[in-house]
Amino acid sequence: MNSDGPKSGKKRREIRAKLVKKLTSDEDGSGKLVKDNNKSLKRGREGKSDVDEPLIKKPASTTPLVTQIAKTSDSYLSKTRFDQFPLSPLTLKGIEDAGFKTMTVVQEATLPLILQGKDILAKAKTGTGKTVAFLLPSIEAVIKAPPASRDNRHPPIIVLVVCPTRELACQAAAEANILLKYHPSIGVQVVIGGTKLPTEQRRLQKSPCQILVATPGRLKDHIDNTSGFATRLMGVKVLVLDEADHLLDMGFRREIERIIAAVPKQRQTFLFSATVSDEVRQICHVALKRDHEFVNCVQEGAGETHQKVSQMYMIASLDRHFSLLYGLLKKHITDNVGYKVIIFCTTAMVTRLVADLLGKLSLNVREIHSRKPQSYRTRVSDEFRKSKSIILVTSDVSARGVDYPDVSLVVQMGLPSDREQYIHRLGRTGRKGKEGEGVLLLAPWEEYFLSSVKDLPITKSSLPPIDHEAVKKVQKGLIQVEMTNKEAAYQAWLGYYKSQKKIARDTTRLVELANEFSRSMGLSIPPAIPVNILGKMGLKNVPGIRVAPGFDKKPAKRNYRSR
Ligand SMILES: Nc1ncnc2c1ncn2[C@@H]1O[C@H](COP(=O)(O)OP(=O)(O)OP(=O)(O)O)[C@@H](O)[C@H]1O
Repeated sequence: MNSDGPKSGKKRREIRAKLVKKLTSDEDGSGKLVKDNNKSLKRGREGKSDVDEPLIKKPASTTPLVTQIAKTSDSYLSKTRFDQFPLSPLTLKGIEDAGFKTMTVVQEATLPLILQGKDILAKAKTGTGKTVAFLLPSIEAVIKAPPASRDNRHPPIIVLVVCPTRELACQAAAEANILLKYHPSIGVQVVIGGTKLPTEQRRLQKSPCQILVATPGRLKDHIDNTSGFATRLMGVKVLVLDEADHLLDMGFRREIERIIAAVPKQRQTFLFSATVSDEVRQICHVALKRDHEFVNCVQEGAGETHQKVSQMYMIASLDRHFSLLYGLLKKHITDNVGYKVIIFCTTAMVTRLVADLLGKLSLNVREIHSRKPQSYRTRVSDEFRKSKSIILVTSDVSARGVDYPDVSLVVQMGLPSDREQYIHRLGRTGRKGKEGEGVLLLAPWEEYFLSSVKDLPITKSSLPPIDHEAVKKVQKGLIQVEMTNKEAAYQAWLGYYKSQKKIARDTTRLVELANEFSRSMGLSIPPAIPVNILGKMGLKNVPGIRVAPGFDKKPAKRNYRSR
């Protein structure tokens, strides 16, 4: 066992990055990370599931929801030490090695309640240590669970953590492995899809684990198709729904219902989120005990974002967006030696276009979106985490939970899907009490979005005078961008804004705006769109649209709204 003393934040991040990489890149995902627990496994108790209960109920007005407002100082760290709580000495050793000195505010607020056996709904700002907050008591629950016998064919899973994305699941599992450094008999595994189901099934069989971190879709697949898996879930004592609101707005409600039905009623449940929507409150009524506590570490309004992150918005016609972005980046790079920028775009294909353009402008740029294979996403994510002087162009797959240190600027191009998404994207900077900057770049007809964030400290920035040199460079760069990227971006752009009710109401206007976007890419004649896609979008015969005849098969692969 290695005991090389307390780790610096950098060292810890490096270890975690390695673990994340390993968790996603291993063919069978097992590697050496998943500890072989066969020696200490025993049959879990057969709990009763709440399968026959109606799962989603309207919030019952009689159900108490105890609200606890935790300290809301701007510092994310509290003065409380971990050893002030009854945590096992080996866990405390792991925490020390991880380099954590005092608890974060959300950890301090939730741990005592969880150790008392309470269910909790916790709301805390982005980047304030929610993962450790639910992992620590989860580890303690495993330690307290009776050891499983060696000959148990279906060793129980004690802790089930559900995360909305593969990246977050791997990140949580990697963080768990850091905290488990001195608990060699406790195993962690991830089931996240991206690999074939049988590969994961073999891994689950070969290296049993007490802590399972999963994305909802793949977890449901295992419940339905993996022999003995449902029995193993009957051992669950702790269920964690991480980024609960995102789980729901990604459309995982049915999967969540199924998961809740598959674990015993007698359990502790934690819901963690940076934002708490009405839907989350509804899930609380199903997932949490009636006497659960709501731990709110966030003041409404301005308190939802970090004071140290300056927020600005710019309103400019679409034809100026690319050159404004370029100017913004050039200035930021000059002013910040070790700059690290994230640019959020509306869809995967617009992301690819912007990344392509910035590459042509000789900026050090990487891209992440749903159209890239998982192994590529993991590699780029790892590189961005470790690097300085780098720009990541991404879709919303990187909006939530992903922990990149030292991001100096977040740019959001075009309409964020809603207020919550704006807050989560902005939350990629200003993590762990650091400073940061956020810029939202909108067209005049997108200005209505600002009413949903008017309580946040976001101020209008005047537009810089037109930099003709920059404009010329951008135009040249756009000429070099591949035509297929422009075509796909145009189609994706239309798909995205078609889903925005306010804009899509008038389809003729929508197409006019799309054609404006086309011109901003240097295409005076907009790309033609396959007739079947137009049919799906409800845009057939809209003036201004160009139809690609006899193109029915090929574009079926193109999901015009994918992130
Ligand atoms: N007590 C602590 N002291 C110092 N650093 C900590 C502590 N607890 C967690 N961290 C570190 O803080 C960083 C942010 O934590 P984490 O990613 O869990 O934030 P989060 O609140 O889940 O953010 P998001 O809402 O964006 O998902 C991580 O690098 C984590 O290792």
